[in-house]
Amino acid sequence: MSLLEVRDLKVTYPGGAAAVRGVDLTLAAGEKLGIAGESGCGKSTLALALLRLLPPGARVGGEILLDGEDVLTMKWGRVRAVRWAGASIVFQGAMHSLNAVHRVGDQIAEPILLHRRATAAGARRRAGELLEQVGLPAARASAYPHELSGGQRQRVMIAMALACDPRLIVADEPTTALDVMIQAQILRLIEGLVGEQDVGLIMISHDLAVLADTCDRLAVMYAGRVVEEGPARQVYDDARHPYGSALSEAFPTIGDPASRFAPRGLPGDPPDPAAVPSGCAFHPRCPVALDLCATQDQPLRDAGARRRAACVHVGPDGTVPPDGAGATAGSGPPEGDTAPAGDGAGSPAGRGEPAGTRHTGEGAEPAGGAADGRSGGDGRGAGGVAPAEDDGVRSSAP
Ligand SMILES: Nc1ncnc2c1ncn2[C@@H]1O[C@H](COP(=O)(O)OP(=O)(O)OP(=O)(O)O)[C@@H](O)[C@H]1O
Repeated sequence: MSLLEVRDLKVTYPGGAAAVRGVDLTLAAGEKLGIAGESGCGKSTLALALLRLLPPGARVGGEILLDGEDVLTMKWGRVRAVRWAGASIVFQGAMHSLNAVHRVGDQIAEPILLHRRATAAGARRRAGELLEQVGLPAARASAYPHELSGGQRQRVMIAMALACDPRLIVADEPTTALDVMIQAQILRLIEGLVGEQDVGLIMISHDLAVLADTCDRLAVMYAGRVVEEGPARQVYDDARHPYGSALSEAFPTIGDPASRFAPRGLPGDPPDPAAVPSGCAFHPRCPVALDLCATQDQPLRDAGARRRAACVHVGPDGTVPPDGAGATAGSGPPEGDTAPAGDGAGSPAGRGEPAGTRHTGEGAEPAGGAADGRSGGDGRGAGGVAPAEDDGVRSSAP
C-alpha cells in the first residue's frame, strides 16, 4: 500500500476559485515527490488540504488516503493525532510560524508532551536531540526565535516537524526565504533526514531545478491540475508537456553561470482559478497549441518510461510536442472561451463537482478545539499545525 494516495482532489475557495481541480498523486514510504508550478497553480492549497489546514469555507472533494485512512473524513481528534505523528508540514518563513514569546526548545517539546505522553524532562531531552539532528547545538533550545538566524529558525521548524516521528513531511517552499548557501544546506538536511528515517517527503517549489536535485519524482502543476509527472531528472531534463518544458527553462541552473544570464521565461501568467480557460488550461500560453486544445481537455496520459503528461502531442512512445507545428501561439482563448472553474466544461472526463464534495466550514472544529497547536503570527502553529486555519472539512463526527 502507498503511504499517501490522493484521488481526484478538488478544492474550491469561497468566491469560486477552483485552486485544485482533480489531482491524483501517490507516494511510497521513503519517496521524495517534488511539486512544481508557478505561483497560483494550487501547490500550497494542495499541501494545506493534505493536512486539513484549509481556511473555513473552502470546499473539498476527493480522497486523501494516508496509510489507507481518508484524512478528509477523519474525526477531528484523529486529525490532530495525524498532524503530528502521521504527517507534518514545514512552511516557508519560520519567523511567522514560531511563537515569538516561547523558547524554541519548549515549542519543540510541546507536541512530544501532548502526543507522546513524555515527561517534561523526557520531552526536553528529546527536543535537544532533535536540535542536534538538524545541526544545532542542544543548548539553543533556550533561545527565542528572534535570537536565531533565518536558517537556524528553519532548522527549528524541521526539528518540530520531526518531533513525533511522522510518516510524511510536507515542505512548502521550505527555503524560499533563505539565501542561496543556506538554502542548499537546508535542502541537504531535509534530504538526509528523509533518507535516514524512511519518511515520505512532498516538497513544493516553483523552482524545478531545486526539486530535480532533491526529489525522486516530480509532478508539475498548472491551473490546479498535475500536467506532467515522472522521474525527477527526466522531467527536468526532458519535459514532455510544453508547460513542464517552459518551467525547466525558466530558471537558471545552479552551478551553470552561463544559464544565469539566459533564462527563458514563459510569457503571461497562470489563469485566474475562478475563470480557467476551457479545453487545456495552458492553451492560451502554449507555443504548440492546436485548435482542438481550446476545446478539448487533456487528461494525464501515458508518456512512456514511467511518465505521464496531459498534452495532445504526447503518446506512450515518448512523443514530444512538435516544434510549433499547428500552433496557435499567442492567439489567446477564443471569445467566451472561459469556463467557471471546476465545472468540467470541455472535459472528456466530465470533471465537475463530485457527489462527495465536502463544504468546509460545516463541520469546523469548535473554537479552541485544536488545543495542540500554537498560533504563530500568521495563524500557523508550531510544527505547521494551524489552528486558526483549520479548514473545517466536514468531519465524520456525528
Ligand atoms: N483563502 C483563499 N481564498 C480564495 N482564493 C485563494 C485562497 N488561497 C489561495 N487562493 C487562490 O487559489 C489559487 C492557488 O493558490 P495557491 O497558494 O495554492 O497557489 P501556489 O501554487 O501555492 O502559489 P504560491 O507559490 O504563490 O504559493 C490562487 O489563485 C490563489 O489566489
